[in-house]
Amino acid sequence: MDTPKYSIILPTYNEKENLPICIWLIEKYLKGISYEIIIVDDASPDGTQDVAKLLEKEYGENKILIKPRAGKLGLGTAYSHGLSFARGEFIILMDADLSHHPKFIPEMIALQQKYKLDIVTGTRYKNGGGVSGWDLKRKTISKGANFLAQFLLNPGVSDLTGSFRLYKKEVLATLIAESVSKGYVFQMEMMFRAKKSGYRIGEVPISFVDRFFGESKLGSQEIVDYAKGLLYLFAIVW
Ligand SMILES: Nc1nc2c(ncn2[C@@H]2O[C@H](COP(=O)(O)OP(=O)(O)O[C@H]3O[C@H](CO)[C@@H](O)[C@H](O)[C@@H]3O)[C@@H](O)[C@H]2O)c(=O)[nH]1
Repeated sequence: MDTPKYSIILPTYNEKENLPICIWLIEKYLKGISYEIIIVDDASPDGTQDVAKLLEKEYGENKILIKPRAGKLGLGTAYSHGLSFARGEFIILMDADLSHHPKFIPEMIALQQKYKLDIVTGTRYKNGGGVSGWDLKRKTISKGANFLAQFLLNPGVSDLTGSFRLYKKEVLATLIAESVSKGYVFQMEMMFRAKKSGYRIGEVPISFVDRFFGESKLGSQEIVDYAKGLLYLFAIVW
């Protein structure tokens, strides 16, 4: 097989039910597109890695790369770990829990190609994008976090906290090297830095669907870290 053009990085922590469906959907919607999937599993106690190994057997070692880590080290560093193994010219970051539907990937690719963009980000907050399945508390946290970030940083990107994105590989590598955040705030810092550096960014409306299996890893510590990260970025702006 030729070198894949797109590397899809899937960070996983306790996703044994979701992972096979996610990969099945990627395969279904990316027919005719050259890609690989890099699974970065942080020693999930539910046996996600065993499931990943079965998927690797089914789809082939050239398509599924398992790049585990010894413990739960957070989303931000999971992406940089995955990136270090990526062979694609473009990198797609997405959740493995079925919140991000692979059907949006061809739209992201088409937009990138049409305008020669550096980044295409999925947006839940513009032109028909949305969220379904979240309770009022989670909706408020997400909208509040996004609103606050828009207000303080004014970055010109409608969904700062989302994580369904396509990057040119070298752009992602540069942004990761510049970013200091480790947890959920990482997504916002990446977009903030991308805008500041003048990268060309496009947006594709997505519907984010809350996970059916398993649990979100967003806890109070992540919210505190988000607030700290936002203040840090605000300090850089001013
Ligand atoms: N390897 C690894 N994967 C992780 C870790 N924490 C979470 N993940 C994986 O990252 C994905 C998203 O994790 P969730 O914990 O389910 O995220 P969420 O609460 O639904 O949050 C989503 O929405 C946020 C914005 O509202 C996003 O900021 C976030 O990135 C994610 O897309 C899933 O595939 C999950 O298994 C970790 O420490 N390590």
